[in-house]
Amino acid sequence: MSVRKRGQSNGHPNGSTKPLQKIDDARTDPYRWRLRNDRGVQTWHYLQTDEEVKQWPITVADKHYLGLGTGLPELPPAKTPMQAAENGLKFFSKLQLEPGNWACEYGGPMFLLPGIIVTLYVTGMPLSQPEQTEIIRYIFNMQNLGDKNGGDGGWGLHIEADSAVFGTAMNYTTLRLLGVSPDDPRMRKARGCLYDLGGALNGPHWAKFWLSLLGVMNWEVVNPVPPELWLLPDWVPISPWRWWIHMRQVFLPMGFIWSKRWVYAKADTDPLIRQLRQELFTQPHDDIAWARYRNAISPADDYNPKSWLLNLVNYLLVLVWIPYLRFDWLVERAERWSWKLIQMEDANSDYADLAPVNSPMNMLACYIEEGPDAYSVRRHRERIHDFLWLGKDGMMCCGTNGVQNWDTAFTIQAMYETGFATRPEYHQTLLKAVEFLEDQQFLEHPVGYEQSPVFSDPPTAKTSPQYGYRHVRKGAWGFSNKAQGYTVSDCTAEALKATIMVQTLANPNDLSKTLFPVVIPEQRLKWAADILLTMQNKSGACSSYEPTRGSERLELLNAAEVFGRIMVEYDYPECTTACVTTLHRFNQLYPNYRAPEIRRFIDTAVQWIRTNQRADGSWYGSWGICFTYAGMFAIESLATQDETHANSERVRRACSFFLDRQNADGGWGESYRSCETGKWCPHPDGSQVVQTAWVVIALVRAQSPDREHIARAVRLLMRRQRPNGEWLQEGIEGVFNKSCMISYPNYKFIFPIQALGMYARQFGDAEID
Ligand SMILES: CC(C)=CCC[C@@H](C)[C@H]1CC[C@@]2(C)C3=C(CC[C@]12C)[C@@]1(C)CC[C@H](O)C(C)(C)[C@@H]1CC3
Repeated sequence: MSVRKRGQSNGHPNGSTKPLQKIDDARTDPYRWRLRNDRGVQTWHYLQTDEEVKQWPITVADKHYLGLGTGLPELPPAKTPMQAAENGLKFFSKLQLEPGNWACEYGGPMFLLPGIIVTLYVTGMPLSQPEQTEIIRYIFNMQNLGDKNGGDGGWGLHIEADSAVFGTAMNYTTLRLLGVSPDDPRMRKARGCLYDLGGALNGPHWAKFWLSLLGVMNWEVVNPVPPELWLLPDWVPISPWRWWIHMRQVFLPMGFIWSKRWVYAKADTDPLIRQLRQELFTQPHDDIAWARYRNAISPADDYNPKSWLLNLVNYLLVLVWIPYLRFDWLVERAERWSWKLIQMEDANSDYADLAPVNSPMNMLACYIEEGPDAYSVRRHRERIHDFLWLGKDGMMCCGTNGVQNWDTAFTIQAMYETGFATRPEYHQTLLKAVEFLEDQQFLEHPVGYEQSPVFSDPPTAKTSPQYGYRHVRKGAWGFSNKAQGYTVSDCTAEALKATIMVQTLANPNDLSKTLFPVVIPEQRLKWAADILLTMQNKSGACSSYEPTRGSERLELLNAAEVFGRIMVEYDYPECTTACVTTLHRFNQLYPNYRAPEIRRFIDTAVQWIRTNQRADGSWYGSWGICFTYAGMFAIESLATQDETHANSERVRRACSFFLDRQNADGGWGESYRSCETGKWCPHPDGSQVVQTAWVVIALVRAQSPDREHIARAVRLLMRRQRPNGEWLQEGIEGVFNKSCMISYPNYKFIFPIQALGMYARQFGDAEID
């Protein structure tokens, strides 16, 4: 391997606009890294020999991700919005990958790599040296140093967050497990930050879980994660099958491991673990009365304090249940059933699993149950690579195993909305993109659904333990790829919408014919619509992976401390809009297919969108930051009912909400603090390209007459465009669970292109100075 010393990459961490101080750090040779994309399964490879480098040339996309400069040419300067949109598309289309999709560094959360590295450490299955080198580089690059977030040397929950114990203790531990010396000045600084926050004992539940199984903490410090809950009958209102899928799928392996109080076998003899026992705490390790710190948490981590009820439950579990009532036969049954459910999750996703939190936990559960040589463990170990991404700041863990379907569906829609879809020079790009979606659609339900008592065709939202309480999926799309295998309401909707858009485009030379061949046949489009029809809540709205299965009161049992609104599925304007607008379009194409149900779906969903609007005209967004994101969607829903600025007071209020917050430079900028606080918070760095584009799209869809305001925003988008057509990374764009931000780097291409094109089509493509 060629590891060379070099100045640190000179960019900013993805999502942050603050430059970092220069640090001399070991790194690998960026020109030797390649992204492999095997039908949407994306992995990075470090080429060892010059021969390999010759055989596998670096691509424009690789160079773009690695921050090496794409070398793409300067384009004729754009004078009109449509020319700017086209320049943007010219650049972005060069980043399309061989299977037809787009990819990106899907970063932000700072608690994902630690879970992976701890798991690989305790199972003795380390990553390769180049990967380790790049992970070290990434974590240091994300450290709050210099003028980044106070520069205290710690890490936050996500890359733009202030330091807290979760991020600091876990990333410090990760660096140590990867061989970084505790005497490195950045490590000293990190320890100082950790001690100021009270040390690792002040970490949230998940930190205590990981550090206990590593043998640095003691299991007594971990609040109970009883797998017995899985034995509750399904009708019980708190049964885990009713929880939001991410929570129950993390709770599952966590409960299995907690139940066994499993600890890394060599913890007591491994010098590194013994050192960590000294480094992570403010008091001597041997003196710590672990049980006293179960509820200790630093204010910096305590975004969502535990409820009185949960505290009471924990108290009873620890003092009564565990010592007196946790009979062996019950434990045995709970662990057996959990293990079965873990196996179902692994089988349904070919060991990719739902996300990189439960994936390493499931790997560890397999290791505990089946030993290091089992196929399950080896397959998990391979799958870990699907989450790792090499960017200009080093190697990180993505929030999912990619953004394949999601970004591809939006790119297709942007090409359609701007009119580029009918231009011959983009025919190939578009066709490949739809072919990718075709390849990624799920064509089978979860294993076991068809043999279960709840089977029906068309399917319903009913579920059953027989197949792990999953939602149906035949005809659906997931967020990332087919391997991962989970239906998401809006991912299905946006992919279906994109497909219908392309397949219904008329041939400009012969309007009786379509421009594109049928890539996804009618039957499969109908399956997708069937899935959407299973996704509606009683309220009329849609959630993310499944309709809501439990009461919001379950939030009283939210034990994670660092996240809000995680226990059940909620109603989201974004997901609702995706389903409404897609079913609307589907109904135009197939007016006889399940028409009364679709009509009812749309009516109740749009009615929910109306009632979900706040008095100030805004909608709260849960997956993008924040009011600018949700407003764009909600207005799109209303537009399907021809509700516009001219005829709807509601739409006028939504437009005023935006216009009142336009910056002097013509753009909009909203901070992630909006998501945390539920109140509009301006972005500290001013206007943001992505949010400006979202608002332009919203105002155009609303048919706002305030042309001059919109033109000013369009000018800003044009000014920020580089001569090669690209836009540069600005602040972070996405969010989940109210408190954790996540990057969507392709949004800076997709939405400005769409906004510029939509503006030009609505108001004319006059020159803009
Ligand atoms: C707390 C835990 C388990 C953390 C792991 C991270 C996941 C929970 C996050 C990472 C990416 C994430 C934000 C995502 C979503 C849910 C939660 C995810 C999977 C969904 C699918 C929900 C619906 C949204 O409209 C949208 C499609 C944008 C996102 C995509 C990413």
